[in-house]
Amino acid sequence: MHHQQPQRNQPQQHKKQTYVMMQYTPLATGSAGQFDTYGRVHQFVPPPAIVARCPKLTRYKMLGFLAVAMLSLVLLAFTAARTSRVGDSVFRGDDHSLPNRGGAAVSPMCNLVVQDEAGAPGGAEGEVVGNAGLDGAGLQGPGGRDSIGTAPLNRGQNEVHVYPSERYETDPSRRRIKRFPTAIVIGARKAGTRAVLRFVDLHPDVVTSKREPHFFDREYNQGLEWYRHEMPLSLPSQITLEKTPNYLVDWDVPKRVYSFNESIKLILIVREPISRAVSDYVQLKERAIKNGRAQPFPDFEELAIDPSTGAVDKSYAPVKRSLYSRHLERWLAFFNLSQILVVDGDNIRYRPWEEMAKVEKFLGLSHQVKQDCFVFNETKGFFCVNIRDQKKGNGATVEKCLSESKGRVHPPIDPVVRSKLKAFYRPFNKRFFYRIGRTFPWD
Ligand SMILES: Nc1ncnc2c1ncn2[C@@H]1O[C@H](COP(=O)(O)OS(=O)(=O)O)[C@@H](OP(=O)(O)O)[C@H]1O
Repeated sequence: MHHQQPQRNQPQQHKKQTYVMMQYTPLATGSAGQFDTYGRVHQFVPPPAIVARCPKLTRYKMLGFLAVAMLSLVLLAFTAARTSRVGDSVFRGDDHSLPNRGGAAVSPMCNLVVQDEAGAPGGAEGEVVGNAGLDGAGLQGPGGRDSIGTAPLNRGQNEVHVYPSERYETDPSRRRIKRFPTAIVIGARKAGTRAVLRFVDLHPDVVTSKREPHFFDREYNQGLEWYRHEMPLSLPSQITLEKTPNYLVDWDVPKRVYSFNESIKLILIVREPISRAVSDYVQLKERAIKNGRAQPFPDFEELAIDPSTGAVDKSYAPVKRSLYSRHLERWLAFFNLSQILVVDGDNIRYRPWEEMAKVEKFLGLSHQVKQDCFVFNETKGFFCVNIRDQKKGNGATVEKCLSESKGRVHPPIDPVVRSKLKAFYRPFNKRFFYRIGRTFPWD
């Protein structure tokens, strides 16, 4: 949208001027008008003195001129309104079509800034927004990685200070330390877990681990000190979050997390079960082909349906991982539902700001990650974040999208197989809705 510069009344230079000078008067909201550089609406009103001095401009000519001007302004306002409503439509299922073809809405109003690697405003380069975990040489301190072992964490032990050398190298101000997470995104895989972590990471009071630490499922024997090392540095005012989607489905994890911190907050992101399963399949296929393991790779239908019975094969991992009720029940054996926030992964795609408001509230954070921090990227077909880049200054913003591996194209699914899957998931979905006390439009 181009804002037009308002012209101010100028003193008359030449007596024989025949053109009309423009005077702009601020209008009440809703009236047709023209935008100035500050986004205020102004109305065109020809100054009576000038009309009087221009005999050629009859009243009819003036009215005609006014009508054309008003029409152009109405058209301009209409275009502006369309652009700013990006993402207002609700999209469901596997639809990879673009919600907006009228151009991406870039709002200059988002107050969030690119954070540096340790969670402080400053500016990180590259694709990743926010806080990268610190890995690599120079971080291993005396005492080794297993200094805490696998013992459960005691109350108040959540802040383990880094070794002096490490602290010196990574944070000269010595205010930032590596803290255990106070909230974990436990899944589900392919439900939008990276998007949620990336978006919440925009919040100035949040730091997130860049990698999935897989501590409670794969690396448990490494000990808690190893886990803490996986976390980014944070200020006392900041909370730490990590995500490992496999936690949701691993049998040992709920108990281990409970013994780590029984009052931890858990975030569960769910997506319509069939599209989640297909997304899972597409990822496995891509990996297998990349590793030269399977060419050609079987179709989704061949794997999701048992050829001997013609029924859904619930032992197929992508199918099984969408059985949310089953997985959640194992977590509910240890944690209260009030400790678990269920996020709508489909809405994360189409109206991410709505889900982010819920995440912020659940984590006890102020509301910062608002609609104006998102911009729809037409090439990618997803929302990306558009935030201030302090490095560049002058109110410059930078657009950051999730990586290429997010938003893969799904194959079309045989309608017969789809309806079998729908029927298969229905009772599990029902049970899941009952457990969480809300429903999703998955039928
Ligand atoms: N803003 C934005 N950008 C890109 N992708 C987005 C976004 N919001 C949600 N999604 C959806 O996230 C899906 C990937 O989910 P995960 O991040 O949980 O995958 S993973 O388990 O970590 O591999 C990914 O699934 P696929 O589309 O099937 O690839 C996306 O649909």
